Amino acid sequence: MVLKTDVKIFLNYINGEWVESTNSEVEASISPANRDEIVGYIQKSSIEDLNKAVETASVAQKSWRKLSGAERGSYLYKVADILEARIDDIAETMTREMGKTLPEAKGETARGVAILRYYAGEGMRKVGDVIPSSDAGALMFTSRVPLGVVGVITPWNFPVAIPIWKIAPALVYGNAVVLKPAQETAVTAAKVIECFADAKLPNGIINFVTGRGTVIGQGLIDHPQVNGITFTGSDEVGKQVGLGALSRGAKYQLEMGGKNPVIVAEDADLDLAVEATISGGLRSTGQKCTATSRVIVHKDVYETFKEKLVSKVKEIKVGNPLEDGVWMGPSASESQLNTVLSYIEKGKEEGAKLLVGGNRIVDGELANGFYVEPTVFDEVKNDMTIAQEEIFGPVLALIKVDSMEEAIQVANDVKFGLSASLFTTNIQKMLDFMSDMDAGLVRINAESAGVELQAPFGGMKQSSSHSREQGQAAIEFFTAIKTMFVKGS
Ligand SMILES: NC(=O)C1=CN([C@@H]2O[C@H](COP(=O)(O)OP(=O)(O)OC[C@H]3O[C@@H](n4cnc5c(N)ncnc54)[C@H](OP(=O)(O)O)[C@@H]3O)[C@@H](O)[C@H]2O)C=CC1
Ligand SMILES: O=C(O)CCC(=O)C(=O)O
Repeated sequence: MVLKTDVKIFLNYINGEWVESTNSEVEASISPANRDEIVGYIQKSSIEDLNKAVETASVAQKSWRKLSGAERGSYLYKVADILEARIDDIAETMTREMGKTLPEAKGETARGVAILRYYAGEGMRKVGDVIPSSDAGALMFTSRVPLGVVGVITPWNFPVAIPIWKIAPALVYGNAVVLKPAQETAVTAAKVIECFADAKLPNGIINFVTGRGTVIGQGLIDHPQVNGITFTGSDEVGKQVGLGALSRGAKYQLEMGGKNPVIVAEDADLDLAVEATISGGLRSTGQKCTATSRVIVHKDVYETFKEKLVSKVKEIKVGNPLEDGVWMGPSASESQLNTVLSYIEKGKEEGAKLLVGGNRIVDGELANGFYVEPTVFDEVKNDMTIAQEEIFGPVLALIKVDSMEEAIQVANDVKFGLSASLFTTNIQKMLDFMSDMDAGLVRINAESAGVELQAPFGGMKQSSSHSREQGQAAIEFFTAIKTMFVKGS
């Protein structure tokens, strides 16, 4: 490959040093807004690079775990300060590399700073309980201990927040980390790791290896010295991660897809519901696992809601995500664009009625990027493919129902259970929904996306491995419990 000389080459970070991959192969990370723009070159590493990272992490973790939680936390405070000082650069890189708008990218980077500070503080909190022993002369208590080396495999849709919400708790509880980010956003991830490197964490505690999922990701799954793997991404790969980890007794945590419903009851504030459906479904070009994709509307308000929704969707400005006033950027990659377009075709074939959008945008400069129109389908039945499978694009499916009972039954009739919203002014409906909706996040009069870093996050059914990330819940995955019994002789 002939490299453009004005484009930076990003390296792996192993044992406290920035290093080339042993095979010296790189690949280009391109901008989805303009396929001719190369955001940076990243290493296309081999398994030898990964093995080195894991070995180094394993050695370094032995001393890291001996530091106090407060000492480990103090490093995270330093990383947070450095990331905060670099918000503008990192957010711009994210926008260029994956296509979310600049305000969204800044918001995500600021969230990364807040997550680091939250987990820095965790270093000072309790890691065990005293449990009364049946022997009056003994002291029995629990303590949380680190797993050892944690492999972190992350997707491209939140290239700052997701790596940080996995790495920060892993580190503060005493683990060492090897991060394998999605290749599509590996430049942004490298800039995040630069913040850790510049905070001067001890060598080997955080390592970064870019390369193919099938090589580096699979290598993490298989490596006998990787004690835990935390993964966010597709359903298919998540299941491979879980099966591989289970087969050699490693701990694993999976966050996968969603097919998140919004229910609009007959007594809902329709303007609020329209605004939240658009924000939850179409921001970040619909590429959130918490994005709204099914809109289940009571028949009495269906036509009014539909009219309001369509008229607002038509106003959405799609364009270069770096430009002021642009509300929605491109899909993150050509393959993601093709996936979205193929689901739109499937929707039409199966008899759903296209109300707005449905096409790739090829006007002027946008022809060089991976842009798709915000799309709304009417007359969707719950057994259609677009009502069952995760699309990960700006596509909303409207489903009409006769009652609240039917709405909840339809909402639950998918294999996923990540997030769900209800719009209503009726307290009984709220209570029924909170009780009967099978989802890890249940939200009322608020959009389906929108995760708070201090609260547990994860899904039911096939959306996750039933574990939770973020907030205090993170300690469950990143540590093991030891029960201690002490008796004087
Ligand atoms: N829940 C969520 O937040 C996300 C869901 N998705 C869903 O997944 C679909 C496909 O997106 P895609 O990017 O392909 O998601 P993947 O699941 O393929 O990628 C997620 C991460 O897993 C890595 N990976 C890929 N193959 C393997 C493997 N065999 N072993 C270990 N790690 C692997 C990827 O690396 P690499 O990039 O190098 O291939 C990436 O780092 C989307 O359309 C969407 O439906 C996608 C992203 C996030
Ligand atoms: O909605 C959010 O903020 C988080 C979504 C998420 O975790 C994801 O899309 O992977």
